[in-house]
Amino acid sequence: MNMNMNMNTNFHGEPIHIAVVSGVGYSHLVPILHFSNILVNLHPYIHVTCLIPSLGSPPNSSKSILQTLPSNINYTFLPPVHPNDLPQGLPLEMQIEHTVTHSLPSIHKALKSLTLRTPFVAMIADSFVVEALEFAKEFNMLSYIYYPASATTLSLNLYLPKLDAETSCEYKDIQKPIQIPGCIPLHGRDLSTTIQDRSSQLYKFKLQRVKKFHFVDGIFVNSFLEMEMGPIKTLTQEGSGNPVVYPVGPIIQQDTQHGNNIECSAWLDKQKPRSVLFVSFGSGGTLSQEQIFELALGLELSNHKFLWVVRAPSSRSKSAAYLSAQNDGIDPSEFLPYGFLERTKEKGLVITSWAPQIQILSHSSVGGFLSHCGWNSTLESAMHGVPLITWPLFAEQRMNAVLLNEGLKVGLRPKVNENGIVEKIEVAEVIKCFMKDEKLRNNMKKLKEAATNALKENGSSIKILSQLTLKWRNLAKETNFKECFTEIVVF
Ligand SMILES: O=c1ccn([C@@H]2O[C@H](COP(=O)(O)OP(=O)(O)O[C@H]3O[C@H](CO)[C@@H](O)[C@H](O)[C@H]3O)[C@@H](O)[C@H]2O)c(=O)[nH]1
Repeated sequence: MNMNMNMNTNFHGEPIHIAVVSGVGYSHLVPILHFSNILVNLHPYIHVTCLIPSLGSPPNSSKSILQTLPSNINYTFLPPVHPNDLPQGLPLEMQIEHTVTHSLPSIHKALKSLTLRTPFVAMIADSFVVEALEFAKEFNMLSYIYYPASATTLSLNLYLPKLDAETSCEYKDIQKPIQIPGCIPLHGRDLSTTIQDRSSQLYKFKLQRVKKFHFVDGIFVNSFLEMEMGPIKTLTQEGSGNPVVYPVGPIIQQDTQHGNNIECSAWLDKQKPRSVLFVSFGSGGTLSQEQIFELALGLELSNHKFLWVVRAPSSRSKSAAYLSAQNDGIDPSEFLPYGFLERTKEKGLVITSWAPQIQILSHSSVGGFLSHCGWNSTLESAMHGVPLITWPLFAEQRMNAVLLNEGLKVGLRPKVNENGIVEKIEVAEVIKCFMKDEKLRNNMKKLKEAATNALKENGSSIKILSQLTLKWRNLAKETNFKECFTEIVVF
């Protein structure tokens, strides 16, 4: 393990040392690093040390983010878990669960070594690594979860033990909509895909984990009041019986230089304002071969401009962790309809490399985002005022789609046929309606304003964090004093 620590000791106040444990994969590393960035910017004496577990070697997309960190955020890669070291044939979610379990001893070792040198005030772990927070007590730290998804899914997680106890069938078979406290009523089939098979090992893992949510000192959720009024009000109500919940979002990645920047901006620069539909399914989303054909033909039929980040069909991609590497250098004509690229060359740009998503969403030519509704993409779209065509694939993405379509009314969802396919005619019709829908655009404009305000100096999210860092500062003073005292006694 490379523990190349670079603690800045030129401070004139009490240092506040925070240990952070990221989740596995790009979408669980980048948000917690941005959260760490907000913390160190708030208080000059905060030092973050981030421990990073990974499944296989970390992808280049994450490495480039790490290179841009300020000096008061250190990071350490834990020994990576290789897919060959795990039981074969596991779905990706289970590979991630096993990676967490395999990484716990290295997390413990790293914390032990760090706390021998410096007193740490708090430990913040991604919601997929909550098990690591059990070490917080041993090392005398406060324990917090960083929850990178919506307050609605956090509410579901906190409610899950009760729902589990009260339900005897699969959730998708519950007849009436499920009322999670404070949330829009949801059909069982719209709950996260990871909890759909209640007899699976994955479900058992999840249930055990969410029970642990109730024993931490607090949960940071990457959301803000105007985005999720109902669940946030309910979660933050005193006497709710939940741990303290801090809405600190929207925390999104900054514009990075990583990705296919030059080609995308040159192409977007030539398009009319709000004329382009951006199409992307996140860091790991893939479609079946049949669905890629229908989407391609639908885009063509719609006659609208599009920028499509195409990934190889799902049957060909092994796991999201390898997705960006796998996609490098693939030839999209192998799985796009015959002649599609030639026929649409005046209408669309197809890329297979990692896209500069923030740069794209902030470009004035972009008028909409056809997205799988990963929470980061959802927040990035809100932050840039871009309405969405919601095309959820897996995990909690259907819940996000319901929030966007029915709750916030900033999204439109295409219909799926009885075989689970969105047909080309439907794709084209939805795009045509969507691109001229001013209501969606206006609702998104309001959400953008609220998102921007939450992050201003006096905004709700920053205020919450400022208050908390003051509490940590006082604790750090006490802890550092105790440490000095111990050292005097010992020597
Ligand atoms: O070519 C690409 C593809 C993705 N991204 C970025 O990658 C992130 C993707 O995150 P997200 O939209 O949340 O999608 P996933 O990668 O699929 O995220 C996983 O993690 C999220 C947070 O927990 C969940 O909401 C999702 O359901 C889950 O699939 C975003 O910041 C994008 O800007 C790029 O910059 N370029």
